[in-house]
Amino acid sequence: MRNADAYTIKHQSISSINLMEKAAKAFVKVFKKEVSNKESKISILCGQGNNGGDGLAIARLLDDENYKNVVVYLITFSTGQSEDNKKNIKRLLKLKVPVTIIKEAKIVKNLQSDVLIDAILGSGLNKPLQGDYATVATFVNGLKTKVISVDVPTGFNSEGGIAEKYNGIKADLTICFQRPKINFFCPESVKALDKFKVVDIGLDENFIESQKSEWKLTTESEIQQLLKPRKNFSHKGTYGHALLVAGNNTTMGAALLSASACLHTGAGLTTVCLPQSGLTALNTALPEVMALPRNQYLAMEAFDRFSAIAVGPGLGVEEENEELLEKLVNLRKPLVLDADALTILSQRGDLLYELPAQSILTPHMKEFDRLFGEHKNWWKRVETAKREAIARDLIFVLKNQYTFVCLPNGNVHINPTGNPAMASGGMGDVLTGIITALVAQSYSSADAAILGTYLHGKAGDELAKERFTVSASQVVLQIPKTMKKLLATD
Ligand SMILES: NC(=O)C1=CN([C@@H]2O[C@H](COP(=O)(O)OP(=O)(O)OC[C@H]3O[C@@H](n4cnc5c(N)ncnc54)[C@H](O)[C@@H]3O)[C@@H](O)[C@H]2O)[C@@H](O)CC1
Ligand SMILES: Nc1ncnc2c1ncn2[C@@H]1O[C@H](COP(=O)(O)OP(=O)(O)O)[C@@H](O)[C@H]1O
Repeated sequence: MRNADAYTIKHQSISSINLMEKAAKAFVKVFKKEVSNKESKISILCGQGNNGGDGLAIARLLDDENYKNVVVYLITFSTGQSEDNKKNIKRLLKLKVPVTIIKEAKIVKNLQSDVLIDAILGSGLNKPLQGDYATVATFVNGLKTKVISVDVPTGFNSEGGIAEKYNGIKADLTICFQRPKINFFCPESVKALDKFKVVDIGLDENFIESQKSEWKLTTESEIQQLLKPRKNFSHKGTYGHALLVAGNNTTMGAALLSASACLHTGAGLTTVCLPQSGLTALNTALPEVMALPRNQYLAMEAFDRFSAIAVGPGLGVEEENEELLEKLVNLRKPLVLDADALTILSQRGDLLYELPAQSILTPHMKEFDRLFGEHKNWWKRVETAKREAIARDLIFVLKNQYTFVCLPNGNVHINPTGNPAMASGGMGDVLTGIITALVAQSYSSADAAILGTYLHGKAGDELAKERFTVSASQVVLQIPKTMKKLLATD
């Protein structure tokens, strides 16, 4: 972002001070919606760098907007002040906005305000908070005030893992410039922010896009380009035959959910390889889906007719399932591996390292750590997934609110869709069914993982607009509508 900053200043003949002004304006535009009462008591804490400079410009713009009770506090614990910070101080001092210099942290402890704007330290943070900075953060967190941070909460690392003992400011909202910080997508970010909004400050988008980065935030337009419409004169044979090896006596629902998701995502044919005990349930619940009973001997050739094979949802970890998994691995065709298949793999390192290239693994955090050992934080977990994806030509769908899809080319696609209303059992089984249907329809493994994860979360988002909770079965039924809408707006 710093490079984008410099590039924009050079190539768009915009000065850094004007860029700061644009950033402040973009912040204020969102702020006005969040805090519409012009009588609100607003304290702005400004540091000595450009983040502080933004805060000073924001103070001036809020005064312009007739916010009547804006007070600025200048934190001056360090030596030095950025040039644009100095310029904005001069501009601000021409107005009647009160400015107080803070030399000691304790003044912050008793700040009385409705809203506090945190512009102390931004993306220039280069070490954990110490001394007075850390004390200010503790005091701010102790105030019963709504906190809105500029670009990033003070003390929050933009990239590279969030400290176990985070000691920075906890913001209710962070209004972030141009691009979200990667660490916002790690679950540990809840220590630092409740939510974030990204605002466009006019940095050169072409330049940003041209920069090499392994991090890709999936966008709706990319998904629309990936999604293939149904073809004229097509028939069930056109869209592949998916097999789901899933279900056990007490977990047959997992097989039904993933099969239903597969069917609704458009696989031409769907078969479930399940125990005899599940046949009645399958035939009753999903008459469109075929069965391959697991009680009979299954020769390798029994799997030849399938264009995509998933294994794991509700499978069970019994010896016969381990043998079946081994057989599937030996087919040497890419697999989709979830749930119990991952648990078996965590005890069978030999099989894990023999997985066919381009297989897709869909672990949640615990499943991932069972495979590769405990990780201290999500950053480290994603690092491992990236490394393993590259080394073994595998695709990892590391599931969470923001799912990280790690590809063999080293790229990590962050999925922006999905919401906490979806946090209930069976949701992962549905994701497996969706991804398998896409592989069956000849999407590459990478595209199936990216597209499937997006569709799954998007369907959940659409449902959550009018529901407190969203069940896995509801997501299944929503999927065809979500797909249709995405194509319609193309
Ligand atoms: N392209 C962009 O992203 C733009 C960024 N702007 C703002 O500029 C900010 C970055 O500004 P700066 O690079 O001046 O950095 P900051 O304002 O974040 O920090 C400035 C100073 O803090 C010191 N510092 C770092 N870590 C510290 C710590 N733990 N304790 C004490 N001091 C510490 C640094 O040595 C530096 O001198 C962004 O967060 C954003 O608010 C905007 O003004 C305009 C455009
Ligand atoms: N808070 C959340 N926000 C977005 N998606 C969520 C959230 N909680 C769960 N999910 C999604 O639900 C799925 C849960 O998968 P998993 O834990 O394997 O469920 P199960 O084993 O019950 O089927 C994942 O795709 C995950 O991304």
